[in-house]
Amino acid sequence: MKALLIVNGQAGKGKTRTRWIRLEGYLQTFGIHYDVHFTTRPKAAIEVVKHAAANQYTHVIAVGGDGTVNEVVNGIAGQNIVFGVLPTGTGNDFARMLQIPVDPFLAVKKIGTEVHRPVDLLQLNGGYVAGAVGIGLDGAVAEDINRVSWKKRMGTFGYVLSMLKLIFTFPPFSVHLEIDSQVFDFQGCWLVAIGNSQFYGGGMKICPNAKFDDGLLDVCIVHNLTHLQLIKLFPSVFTGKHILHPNVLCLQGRSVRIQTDPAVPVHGDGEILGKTPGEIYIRPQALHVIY
Ligand SMILES: Nc1ncnc2c1ncn2[C@@H]1O[C@H](COP(=O)(O)OP(=O)(O)OP(=O)(O)O)[C@@H](O)[C@H]1O
Repeated sequence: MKALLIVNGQAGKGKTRTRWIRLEGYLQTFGIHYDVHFTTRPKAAIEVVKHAAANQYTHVIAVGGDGTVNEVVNGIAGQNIVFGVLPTGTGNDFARMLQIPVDPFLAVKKIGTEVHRPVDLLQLNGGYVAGAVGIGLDGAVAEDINRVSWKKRMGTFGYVLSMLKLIFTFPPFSVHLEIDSQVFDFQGCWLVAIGNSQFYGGGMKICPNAKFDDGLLDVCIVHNLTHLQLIKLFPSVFTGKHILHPNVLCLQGRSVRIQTDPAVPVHGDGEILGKTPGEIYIRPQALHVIY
């Protein structure tokens, strides 16, 4: 094993750099050969890991949250590299998906085992998403928490506050969806979430039936609810029971084409990825992850 560790000091409300000192102490006890790279700016990690295999690395480990995971996964795509994560972010939904402890000091023990397994990825407009894509209200929340730094100040609670605020200002939209060969049209849509993972937003079970290795993407559509109904429904997303509501539709497929009117924000793994329209595909077993 020769590992390249990508450390995002900004992840987890800026606490990763100080935690890294202790984490490195644990890593050294495994006798692993590794190099460390500290990210210098958003998106820089993609370039750093692009030639990891050519530089004789067998493993790339992301030390950060879901944004760091997203960057590294996009950089190593197509290379013969095993991926690992030490979750030091705020939401850490990728680690939750794989049942890796969200405490990095527990997760670090997995790295030494080198046991890995294939995991599906989502492909959105050419780039990869490891966990989930959120369209509409969710995309607006991702924009909002990054803009006002709520996540930095309040962690996962920032998602909740932002969602509650935006429920009153975000206008519902109309959506045209093609899931494999089936066509769906909705008016008054609040959000469409597409999950490889059950989780997004720091533990919300938006697609509770999603499995990361079943070769399928899960689609959750929330539509035709009043503001009050949406606020009442919101707490049940933490248990996945929201899917029992008659205005929440859950579907599965291998590809999704989505058009909306008007264009609405899209996030992947919590990172802002522009606006609709979009095409999302499942890429079965596209990544090998230390488990
Ligand atoms: N050196 C850097 N300076 C500033 N931002 C950076 C740097 N390196 C990476 N980033 C950006 O930091 C952002 C936050 O990182 P990340 O998403 O990993 O942590 P988080 O937001 O705390 O966790 P989560 O996404 O799991 O809630 C990402 O958008 C990433 O692109």
